[in-house]
Amino acid sequence: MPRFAANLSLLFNELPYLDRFQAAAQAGFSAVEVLFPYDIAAKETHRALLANGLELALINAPPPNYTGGEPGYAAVPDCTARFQSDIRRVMRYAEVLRPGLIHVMAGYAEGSEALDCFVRNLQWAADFAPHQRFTIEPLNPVSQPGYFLNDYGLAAEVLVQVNRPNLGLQYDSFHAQMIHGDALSIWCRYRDRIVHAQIGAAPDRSEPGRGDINFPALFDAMDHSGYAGWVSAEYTPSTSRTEASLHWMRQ
Ligand SMILES: O=C(O)[C@@H](O)C(=O)CO
Ligand SMILES: [Mg+2]
Repeated sequence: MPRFAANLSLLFNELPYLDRFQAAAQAGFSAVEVLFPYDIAAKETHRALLANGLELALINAPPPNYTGGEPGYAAVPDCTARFQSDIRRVMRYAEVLRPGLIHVMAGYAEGSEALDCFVRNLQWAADFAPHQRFTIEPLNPVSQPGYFLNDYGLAAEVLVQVNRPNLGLQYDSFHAQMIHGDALSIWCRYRDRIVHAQIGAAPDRSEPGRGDINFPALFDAMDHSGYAGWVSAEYTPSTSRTEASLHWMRQ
């Protein structure tokens, strides 16, 4: 069975932010991820992790698009100064929080100029923090219209061009299913590049067990491929309390 983590930006959302850590630990998770931990001082999140014996699997680099900002600037030409200041900021948080991975978001852009910009910026980030591991994640165009990184083939091409050992692919079953229509085959096809996984049903992004994805087959494929990274539950529970949506983890 894969090692499951809880995404505290979507799970346990019925609780105040700092209370979600204890709820995740009590539900049996030993790792969590937080997309945008920038609303409070890093030491407060750190304290909540320590108090509950939780590992921090991943954070996103700012800015906080869940509160209405842009979803990153890495592929946006002419925004390199902003991109670099965001990476410096996330590294200040990372010094305290020690996340296993940092997800760098591409932003709204298109075309070859954006691709060149994305590659250059990712190389800069990977070289700026060579001991930190980074990821990129394709997001589907229904949820994120205009987002540059909207295809797994494109992500694989970017990774080849960036060519840095501390940059890998973040797989998300929800986005993979929405983009390519078959989350399982995308896992198998891009497995060698995947360093982090997230799971959610499609098309409604609720818990595994609903919708079009065969999760038992996906978990088997993860196990058989020797994947040892975290598989983070990143979905909007269909139940009012997150705990009631966790049956997929216990089966
Ligand atoms: O899938 C998602 O939406 C997230 O993993 C993310 O990082 C976008 O903010
Ligand atoms: Mg995701």
